[in-house]
Amino acid sequence: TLLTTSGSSYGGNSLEAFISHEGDPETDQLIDTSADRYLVNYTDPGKQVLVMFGTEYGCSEEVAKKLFDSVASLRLDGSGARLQPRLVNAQQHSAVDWSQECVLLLVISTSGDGVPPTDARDFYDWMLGTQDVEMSHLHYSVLALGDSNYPHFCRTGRSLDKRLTDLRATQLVPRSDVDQEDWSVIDSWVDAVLDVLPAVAIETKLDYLSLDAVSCDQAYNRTRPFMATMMVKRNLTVQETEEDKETIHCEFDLTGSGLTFTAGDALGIYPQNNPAEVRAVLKALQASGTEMVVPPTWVYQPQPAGKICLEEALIKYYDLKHVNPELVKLLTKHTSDKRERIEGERLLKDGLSKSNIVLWSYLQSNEVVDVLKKFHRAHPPLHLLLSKLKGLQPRYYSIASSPVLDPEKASITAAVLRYSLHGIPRAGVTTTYLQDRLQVNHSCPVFISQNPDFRLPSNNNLSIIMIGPGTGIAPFMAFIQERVATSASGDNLLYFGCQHRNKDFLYKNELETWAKNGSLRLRVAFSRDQDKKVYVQDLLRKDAKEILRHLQNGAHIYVCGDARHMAHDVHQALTDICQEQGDMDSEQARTFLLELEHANRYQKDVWVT
Ligand SMILES: Cc1cc2nc3c(=O)[nH]c(=O)nc-3n(C[C@H](O)[C@H](O)[C@H](O)COP(=O)(O)O)c2cc1C
Repeated sequence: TLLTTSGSSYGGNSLEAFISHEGDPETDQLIDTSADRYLVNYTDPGKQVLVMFGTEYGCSEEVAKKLFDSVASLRLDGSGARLQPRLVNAQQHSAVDWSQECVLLLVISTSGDGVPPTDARDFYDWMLGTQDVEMSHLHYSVLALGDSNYPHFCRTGRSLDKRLTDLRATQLVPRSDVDQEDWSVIDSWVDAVLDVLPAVAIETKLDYLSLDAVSCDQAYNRTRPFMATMMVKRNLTVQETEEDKETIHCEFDLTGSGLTFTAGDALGIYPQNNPAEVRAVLKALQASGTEMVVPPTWVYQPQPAGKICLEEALIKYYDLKHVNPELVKLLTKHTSDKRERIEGERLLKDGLSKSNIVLWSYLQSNEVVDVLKKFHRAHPPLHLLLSKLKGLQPRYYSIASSPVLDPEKASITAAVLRYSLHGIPRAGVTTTYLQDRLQVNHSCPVFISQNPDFRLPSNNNLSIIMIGPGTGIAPFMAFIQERVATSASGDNLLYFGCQHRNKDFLYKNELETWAKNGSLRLRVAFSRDQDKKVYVQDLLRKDAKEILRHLQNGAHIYVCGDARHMAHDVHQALTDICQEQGDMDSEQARTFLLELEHANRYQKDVWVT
């Protein structure tokens, strides 16, 4: 396996570094590890391979970069010649001349409610709409990233795969569908691609792709975040016991960034790990933290100019919560202790894939520090150990303020996560970073993540129905502010839910003020203030007549928050309302709601927690 796990290769500013492929000294080689090695213009004719990615949260890009490295280091039989991979974001698809391409390796995720990543939408629409593009000369394979908890699992990759076949392109290896970044599936697909690539008859030609056309613009974005100052931080909840919710409101200053956003968009935030947790990891590693290491490939800009100390690398770039199964494999291999080895072998007996329940239930209930402690007699070389850690990802928060009121301020609503594992208190990374460590007037890296499927109606006369319990309220704060500021004449109906009126009624004052002055019709379900639990869907059922009347009169309906339970229960309530109040049978109710969705009048911003 050339490409192993999240973080399997490592980069930095040195032009050349020695990358060791563990356990396979034959493949050791000198390759360029600088982060900008992905932007290449080959000056000599060669056999080109197009590696294209479409990503919302960065995972597909990470996979595509590793795939690029693996293709770059593949030796063609006998001659020792190399292939010439090029990495292109689907956003830049119009720079590609498809008649010139021989091989397409497409890595693409599914986002939102089964739609392509925002930047890949144009490519997707073009691909599915294109009538007259000749693809019969193209060899391709698709790696579809997704999460089977969502109803439209890997839909984008699946449709593109089918479309390419319909356009008579030849499948190199069958598409693989990746469930929640299962690296064993990713690795198998990459291995299969690498196996067949040398046998494909790729024409040798001069690279025509210009770097200007394929590199993304210079604006601030996920790979080049803006350092935004946190101007305000306040608690939205009252905590009397440890069980009580802790939710905060933060405001970031975007002045000078040139970043623009629309109500419905999200703010991406790069967090930092808790230094105390990093110290625990260093202790388990028997490291001081001053060891100098090469920063990983996924560092955001500006990149460190050379090596950085281990402590900084762990604070900024590595995920210490989610354990990569490759870490267990590495530690098992390097332990000097027989009991640790036997325990590792027990965990690994059925392989690394998600079907190994013993291993995955262990990984789900342990963090990096726990695994290091369990295998405390294992001392693999540090760079190998780091290569088996996952990258610390940015987190996304729906923006809770309207740019119409203030285009340079982005507010967010965050529920602070604290829990206990193996008797030790633990904490979520980003929310405790914001609450406990990032001080007001200090800054952190941010960017805007567009959400074009979650938008106010352009016609201000239309009513809107918003359903957002808990932190699902966030985008609706932006919506309501904007509707008030633009004197929208349509009704604004909000269904909010929380546990207790006096504890976690988020934005209580603002919402009640709007309700009092007639800007908002507010319905709140306090689930635990009485014996019988009440949720937003119960309030919807109570207002059945009014809900249906609004929907029949052109209202837009929005759901934000938990996808697994809440969005499902709300959908069921809406179906029942259509049947009971609208005199529809179940099929008619289903079609009615589906048509609302297709008309962009039933929009969801939901996530699986
Ligand atoms: C808000 C949200 C919506 C998602 N919707 C879907 C979906 O409809 N279908 C699916 O298969 N996966 C869905 N996913 C899972 C992503 O596709 C998966 O996390 C993937 O690894 C992300 O890859 P990326 O970082 O390249 O975008 C969703 C994830 C999020 C956070």
